Order: sequence, then structure tokens, then C-alpha cells
Amino acid sequence: MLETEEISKVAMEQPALAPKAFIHQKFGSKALYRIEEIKQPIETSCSGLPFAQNVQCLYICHLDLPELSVRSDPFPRKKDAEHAAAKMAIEKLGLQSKPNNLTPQEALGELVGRLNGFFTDEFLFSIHPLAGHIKVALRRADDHVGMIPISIVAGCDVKVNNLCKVLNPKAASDPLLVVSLIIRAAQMSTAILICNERWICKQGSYPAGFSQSVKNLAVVSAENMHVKALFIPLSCDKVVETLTLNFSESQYYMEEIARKLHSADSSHIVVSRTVGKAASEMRLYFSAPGVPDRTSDNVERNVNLDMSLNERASYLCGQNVYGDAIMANIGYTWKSTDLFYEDISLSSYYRLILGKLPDGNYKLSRGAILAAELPTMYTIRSNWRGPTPRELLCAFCRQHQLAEPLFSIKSLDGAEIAREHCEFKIMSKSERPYIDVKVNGSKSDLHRIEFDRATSTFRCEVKIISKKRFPLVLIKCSFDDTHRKESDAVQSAALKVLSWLNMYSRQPDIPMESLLEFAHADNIIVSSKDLLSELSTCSSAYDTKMRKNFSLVSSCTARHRAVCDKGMVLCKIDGPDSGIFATPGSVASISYAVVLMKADSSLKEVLESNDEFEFEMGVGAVINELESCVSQLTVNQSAQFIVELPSRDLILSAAGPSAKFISQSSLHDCFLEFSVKLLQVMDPLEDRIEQALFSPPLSKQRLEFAVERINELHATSLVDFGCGSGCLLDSLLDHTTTLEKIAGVDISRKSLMRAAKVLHLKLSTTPIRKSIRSAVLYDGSITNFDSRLHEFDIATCLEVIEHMEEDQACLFGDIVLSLFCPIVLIVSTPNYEYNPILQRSSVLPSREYSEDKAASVRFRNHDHKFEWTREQFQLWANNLAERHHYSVEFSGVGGSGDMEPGFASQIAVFKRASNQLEKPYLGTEIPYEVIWEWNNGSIYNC
Ligand SMILES: C[S@@+](CC[C@H](N)C(=O)[O-])C[C@H]1O[C@@H](n2cnc3c(N)ncnc32)[C@H](O)[C@@H]1O
Ligand SMILES: [Mg+2]
Repeated sequence: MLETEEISKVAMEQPALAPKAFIHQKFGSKALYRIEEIKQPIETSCSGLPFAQNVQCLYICHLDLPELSVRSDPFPRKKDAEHAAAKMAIEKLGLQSKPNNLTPQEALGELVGRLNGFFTDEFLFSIHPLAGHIKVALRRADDHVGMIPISIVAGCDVKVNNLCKVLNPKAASDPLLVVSLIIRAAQMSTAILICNERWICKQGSYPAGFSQSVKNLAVVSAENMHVKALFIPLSCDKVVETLTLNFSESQYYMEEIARKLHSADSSHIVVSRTVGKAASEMRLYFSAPGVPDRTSDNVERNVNLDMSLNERASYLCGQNVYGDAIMANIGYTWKSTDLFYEDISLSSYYRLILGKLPDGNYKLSRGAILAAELPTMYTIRSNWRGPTPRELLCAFCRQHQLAEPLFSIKSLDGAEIAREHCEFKIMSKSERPYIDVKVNGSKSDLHRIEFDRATSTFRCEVKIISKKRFPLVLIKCSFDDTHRKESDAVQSAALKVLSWLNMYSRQPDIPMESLLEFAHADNIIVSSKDLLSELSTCSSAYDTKMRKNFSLVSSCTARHRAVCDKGMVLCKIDGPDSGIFATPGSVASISYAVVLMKADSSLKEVLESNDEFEFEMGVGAVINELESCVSQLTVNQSAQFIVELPSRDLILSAAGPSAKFISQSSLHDCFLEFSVKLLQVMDPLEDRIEQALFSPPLSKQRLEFAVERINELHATSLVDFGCGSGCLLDSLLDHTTTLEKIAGVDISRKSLMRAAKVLHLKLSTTPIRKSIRSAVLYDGSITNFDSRLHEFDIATCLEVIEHMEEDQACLFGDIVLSLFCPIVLIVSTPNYEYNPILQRSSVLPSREYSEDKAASVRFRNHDHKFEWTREQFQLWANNLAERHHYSVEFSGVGGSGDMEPGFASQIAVFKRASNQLEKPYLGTEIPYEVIWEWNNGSIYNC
């Protein structure tokens, strides 16, 4: 169980939102402010002013919201007019989250007053949704003239609901309780009459002739309307279906809903609050189970009621819905007295459910339900697409009636980092703080990393507190984010919590212990029992019933199998190779279409398509198969691949108008076919910097540096450690060198595939240097020794070590010089001291660096695990060289070695002291896997 006291203070101190900010939060760009300027005469012009001031300029603000328009009083300042309009709108819509600090007694008084207001003569001429209901009721020909169902009062007026919540907090989730509270309040009023505990109306009649004038008002405009709605059966085993509500001009629409729900009349119908968007009139309707006396604690009845809780419908609206339910988008609005109605498709229902899942809002707002996935990592703002993790987490909490997440940031300086992370430390004022890393696990062999005191790490803590049992902490996550902006730390932390919640929602039957283990690994503390009870209403949507897969395409033929054993997708690629491809950290722009297909071609429905869709590579922002396919394409190439069907609800969410047809079709033997085209690639930030600021780009300068060393040495064999997509090896083939044998090693299979493609093309088509006799690409980690690469003339390791954990980089150093034993080893890595120049530069294509000038110096790439100063690099290299009898010289590219702060990219060239190895290596260790091999023109391809 987590501590609670400290939280209450923080949460209490949260400032209330200003009216404009509140409107913005609720309606976003749908809130339209228009300022009208009016001139008003001033009665007495002020003496002493040089010109007589006869008129004064005033401003009126018109605020248009989807469901309401208001007009402020005139104000001398535009700002005040806007403020007043926003305040009016909030009051009219009853949006204030809680009437300020009312006692239950005061709330009851206000409730009686509010109800009285609805049954005055003037109210009928106001534009309030309830006025429409009363006007139709006055046209009734039966005994219930002028009477409206009690539940519609709460359904149409948020303020009534809010007052009921003060009377009993359980009213927030229980519309039956709200009905009981309204009855109680109405009984205290002499102006209101309650009939059969179901109807409510004015006590006494409206003035003579009044009813006639009301009848003349247009209430229901069209004749014989047909509105598509949804039927959500009580039993989760029965599917949700569409149904048509038929209205005629003379009929009250609630009566048609009652008829469809097999209820005697509209007074038996209970209405939920609106579902979905702010402007929506979408609600759930159900038959009131028995006499709705919920104010007394009748346990027996509650038990029975629980049995008939419609889980799916309750989850959608966040209120208890009993029995079969109808979801319809219909009602009177604040804008007009006419009945508003809109069809609801089956797909909208599944989208609503999807929107409540932690990753659902991301998929929906990206318009990519089948293609997008919630990314696993937040790298930099400029690479993120769609709502930010923080926005997504806030939306999730709001939807699940959890309190808004609290984020608190703490900045740790270098000294604090060292203090928190290591056992060995010196912290005198004159010395820089440092961490000692053990090399080869030995305490005597320590590698020292020093911190700049100004280097910041941000620790972001996220807390989600229960609204119902305030201030109980349900989730707490503490997360360190090194060398980045505070806002990035917040986003990363929010994403972590979201990802954990996502795991829970995807596998509702996952044992709690495993869930907690995952949480623990991510530094997330969960008050499991309490969290589950808070989220219990979602259990049905998280239920396997809802997320059950269609039967998977077991009969999928070999031709159809998309994913091969190594996680690569087999895709049919069209178009010439343009040489521009997307690597991790870059942003790919693609167009794609997803078609639902049946193996015998009897079904072919386009489910989703996007003409331009951008996503960051390498962070899981799209489904695996799509990322794998895109990584094999070059710009302007297109490809097709197929995948097995995802869950039923996901297909139906994406299906749009065809959802009804699809839900009735057998999806046995169906699969999804993706057609993708790579339109454009935005390079990773590090590459963008290197290309924008250096000419030739640093990668080219590093290559030229290596070629010079190869020629100096007359090297005949070269291995590139961490060869990536083979840039160095490929470019070497364009130079005249003495090389005969080249090899590359990397752990990224995707990069190796690309390298193989490029090298294969060049070696087999261009009449290249005859000198090359063999080329091999290996899949393996450079921290493991493979005897096939023993004693090459030259080894390169360019911009790789900083992508490994620091201890692994140190291990690589030892392995390469003690076991691989090249004559020359070239290692390059960024010079951390050069970063301020890059960050200050105005030529940077990304806004990322220019955004926060005040922030600390950060790494060049989110994937860098460390970046060393010249001193740190030289300390590492000198110690390493000494341990393994190598000499070392320092150089670099970009900038100058003679001027502060040195080269942009620092290079160490290690040379073996003796030409002959003391002990030749005799063993055979071959942990690497050959990915591709070329020998004197004969090709061996894995
Ligand atoms: C920034 S890229 C550099 C690629 C290439 N050397 C160049 O200069 O273009 C870093 C590469 O190191 C690889 N890498 C990281 N850790 C590795 C390891 N332990 N073993 C092999 N390769 C590794 C990554 O997969 C990636 O391809
Ligand atoms: Mg790098």
C-alpha cells in the first residue's frame, strides 16, 4: 500500500482552471470566440482631456460551442469579454466539475430551485434541451400531458447531476440514484408534481392559451424519420446490433425507444449522460428495473440489480446501465428547439470502446487503427506524431474517472547522479563527481566516468490518485531521464505508465503477479487491489470476450505467411532502388492501404487507407510487420504483404460503414493485405546535424579518414565492427584500395539485410576493383569473439560504442585488442564537449535543439547511452592501449583538434606494438551467423 498524506496537499494545491482554459480543455478548437466592437456614448465627457471623449469603445464576445452559443455583456477590454463569455457558457452547460464547496443541505436547496426553474412558464421559451421535452409533452393527447420522464431531467442538465453528486457521490455512476434524489427534491417543492415516481411536471397548469402557443412552436420537424441506433444486449454473449428507430411527427421520440425496449412508456426509460465527444447527443437508454428507490440501502435489490448490470453499456457511459440498452444519438440541443438526430454505425460503437483503451486514442487520432501501435519509447518531440503521451494518459484517466495524473519533476545535477548510482565516489568541491565502472568485473580495473556538474538528469514522478477514495495513490512511477528536457522526462514517464496499462488491457487474464513484476521492472508501484476496483467497470471491455480473436488463419498457405522466423516480413517489392532508406531514429512517410481479404477472393474490403502517414522508425510506432516491410524499402518503392487478422473489435472499429456487413460475414480464412509505398524519409537527428553543419558530412569525413589509414598500411583485410547498413564497406568499394577481404558485423539484422542488398548490387554489377576477393556480413555482437575475424589488418568501429552501455563498450575494447588483435583499430565517437556548438546552431533542421536554450547540454541521439569528453575518451583509450600492448593516437573529424572544444567526432587509432602476435590464436570460435557472403563472384546467400 502506498503512502497517501503527502499527496493530499499537492492535489489540493492544483489551481482551478480559468474559464477560458476550461473551455479550451473541453472543446479545443471547436470553441469559437468572436469579438464585436460597439461604440457607446459617454454621458459626461471628462474635463481636462485635450479632446472631448464622446464615445467609448466596448467589446462583446460571442462564444460558439458545438452545443451552445452565448453573448457576453459589453466590456472595455476584449479579454474581459472573452472571460465573461467563457464563464457564462460554463454556467449554462453546468460544466463546473463540482458546485463549489456546497454542503449537502445547500445542494438540496439549489436542486429544488433548479427543478423549479424548469417548470416555470418562461422556461419553455428558453433554449434548454429540456424545454423541447416539455413542449412535446404539452402536445400529448393522453393522461400525461405536460409530463416528462424524471430521468430525462438529469440526462439533459449537468448541473442537476452535479448537485446530486454533492448529495450522494455515488450518483456520479448511478442514474437510478439520481432519479431518486430528484424525486426527493421535487417532493420538497410546491411548484412540481411527481406522478407514479416516474413522471415529473409543473404543479398546476400553464396559463390559458399558453399550451396552444407552445403547440404552434415547431418541435418535431420532419415526418417519419428513421434513425440508426445500436442495441447492446445485457448478455455479453450476444453481439451488438444496429436497429432503426422510427419516429413520426406526432410521437415523442422517447416513446419509440420505450417500445423498442419493450417498456410500457417513456417514463420507464432511464437516460445516461452523453457518451463520446463534448458535442454529442449520444446516450444510452434502458428500462428502469422496478421502483427506483435507491436512496435506501436495499441490499437485496442491489444484488439483483448487479446481476442485470449491462457491462458493455456501463463501461461506455461510465454509469450503471441495467438490462438491454439502446445507444442513440438523438435529442434537443442548446442551439435549437428542433430535434437533433444522427445515425450511429456499428463501427462507432467499437471506436468508442477502442478510445477507452490506453492505446486506443493514439490509434484513433492517428487515423491508423490497424497500422499504428502505441510507441514503446518517447525519443524527441520532433519525431513524435499524434497526441503526446501526457495527453493520452490524461484522457485515459478522465475516461476512467481517475484523477488527473500528477507530474513532479526533480532536477539532479552531476553530483547527485554520482551519489545515487555508484558505490565509489569523491565529492570534494574541487573535484568533478564521477562513477567508477568495473572493467572485466575486477575492482582493481576501474574505468572512471566524470560528470560535468552542470549535467542534468531529470527525475519525473507520476502519480495517479483515486478520485473516489482521494487521496489514495493507485499508481506511482519514478523515472530518470538523462540529459534531456524536463518536458521529455514528463512524456517518457507518462508513456511508461500508459504502456503498463496497455499491457493490462491487452491481456486481461494476465496473473496479477506477472503484471506487478513488469511494473516493478519499470519502477512503477501499483496499488493493485485498489486500481482494479477503480477500473472494475472496464473489466467487461477488457474482457477476453471483447478482445477475442477471430479464428486465426490456420489454413494460411506458405504463400500467405507474412512473418518469417527472424521477424522479417516477406514482402513483394516493386520499383527501382533509390538508395534512400529509413533507419532507426528516422521518420518515415508512407502511404498505405489495408484490405480485408478472403483466401478464395470472395471478400475484399478496404478497411483503412492513408495517403500520407509519418512515423518514427525503431520505436514500435506501427505494427511489427509494417515496420519490417518499410525497413526493406527505399524511397518510391512499394510493397505488399499480408498479416493474420487482429482482434475482432479492432477490425470492426476500422471497418466504417462496412462494419455491419463484416460482422455478419464469416471471417474464416481471412487475412489483411497491406500495400505500402515509402514516400519520404527524414534522417535521424544526429545525421541531420552532421549533414547540415559539416561539408562534406561527418560520415564522409570519417570514411576518408579510414581510407587514408588503409592506404598508409597497405591493408588487405578490413572488418567493420557495427557496420550498420554497410555505408563504410559500400563506400570503400568506390575507392582504390589494397583491400582483398572485407567483413562487417552488426547485431541489427535489418541493417545487415540492407547492407547485403547494397553490397550485392555493387559487387555484382559494377566493374569494381579486382582486388576484392571476398566480402562477408555477420550477425553477432562485437562483445563476442569470432575467430574468423582474428588478426585482420585493420578494424574500424565508427560511431558504435556510444550506442552500447558503457561497460559493454569497455568490454568491446578489451575483446577487440586481446582477441581479434587487428594491426590497426580505428574507433570514433562523438565529442561531448562539441555539443553546445551543435545545439546553438541556427542551421539545424530540427526545432528540437533550438527549443530550449536554457536546458543542459544533451546527447546527439536518443539512442546514445553515453557521450564522452576528450578527457574521458583519452583516458579510456590510453588505459586500454596500455593493457593490450597497443599504441594510440588521437585525431578526429569536423572542426579542429587545435582549437577548443576539439573535433566534433573524436577518433582513436590503436596500433599493435608488434607485427607478430606473441601467441597465435589456435581455437575455433564461431558464434556469428553469416548473413551474406560474396567470393570471387560466386555468391553464397543465407
Ligand atoms: C550509429 S550506427 C553506426 C553504423 C556505422 N558504423 C556507420 O558509421 O554508419 C551504430 C551501429 O552499431 C550497432 N551495434 C550496437 N551495439 C552493437 C553490438 N553489441 N554488436 C554489434 N553491433 C552493434 C547498431 O546495430 C548500429 O548498426
Ligand atoms: Mg551515434
